[in-house]
Amino acid sequence: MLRRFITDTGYELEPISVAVMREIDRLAVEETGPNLFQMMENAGRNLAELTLKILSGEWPQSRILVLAGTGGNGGGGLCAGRHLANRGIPVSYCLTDAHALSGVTAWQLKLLVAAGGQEVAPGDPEAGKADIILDAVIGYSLKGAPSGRAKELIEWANALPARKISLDIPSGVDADNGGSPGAYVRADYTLTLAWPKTGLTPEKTGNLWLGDLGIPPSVYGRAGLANYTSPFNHRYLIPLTETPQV
Ligand SMILES: NC(=O)C1=CN([C@@H]2O[C@H](COP(=O)(O)OP(=O)(O)OC[C@H]3O[C@@H](n4cnc5c(N)ncnc54)[C@H](O)[C@@H]3O)[C@@H](O)[C@H]2O)[C@@H](O)CC1
Ligand SMILES: [K+]
Repeated sequence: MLRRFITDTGYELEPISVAVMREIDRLAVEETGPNLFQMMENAGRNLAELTLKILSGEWPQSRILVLAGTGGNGGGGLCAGRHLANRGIPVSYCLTDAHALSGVTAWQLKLLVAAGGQEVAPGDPEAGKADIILDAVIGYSLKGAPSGRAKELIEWANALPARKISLDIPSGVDADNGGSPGAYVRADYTLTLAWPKTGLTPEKTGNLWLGDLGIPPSVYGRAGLANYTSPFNHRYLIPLTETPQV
């Protein structure tokens, strides 16, 4: 069945596969820009802004826990954590593997540490009192059922009362088909990046938002998304709902 999303201004978006999303990212990173540093910064900045929007007036008294993997998804989560820590919000973070961070993700970690982010172990009782958990463990590069530390962090998050905001896709959910081969984060919100993917189903994403990564319109067309026009208008974050199935 043809699934479509619609913005609050009535703009309809047909979701794309991970392969098309990867090609959009590749063309941007390798040819037109934004490069990976810039895209990850845009992703994380959007995630920080959505977090502040969700917390609204309580943000100065809120505590944040960032769960980050070693890839691009992790980098976006660590970036969001830094923007929140910059505002004096206590931010703790837990990594799946501190020794395997990709270069850009390691750079975002350096920034979070410079802004006062505190590393915690999985299950840390203080960190468990967070008001918001940023789920940046796994994005669209999920390979099979989450295992090891990633699985541990997903299960820890699900056992905590904090509201969960997943970056791009709830960790453990397949961004193509929406399936979950194993553990996955029970997201209250999902901020998906650039364009919605076919694996985003409302029952797993919670409230769905779309964040702008600053990718030039021509890139979408070259990757196979015909007739692209920006859905963002004057904003960088827009809410998406699924159109009722006709
Ligand atoms: N690559 C790019 O050009 C961009 C990537 N972005 C973000 O990065 C994500 C894609 O980044 P990557 O391709 O680096 O990969 P991801 O960050 O999606 O996932 C890689 C991480 O997940 C872990 N992982 C995957 N399957 C696992 C399993 N079954 N059990 C345990 N761990 C598992 C890997 O060990 C690694 O830590 C996107 O979803 C998006 O959030 C965006 O910032 C835009 C730009
Ligand atoms: K995620």
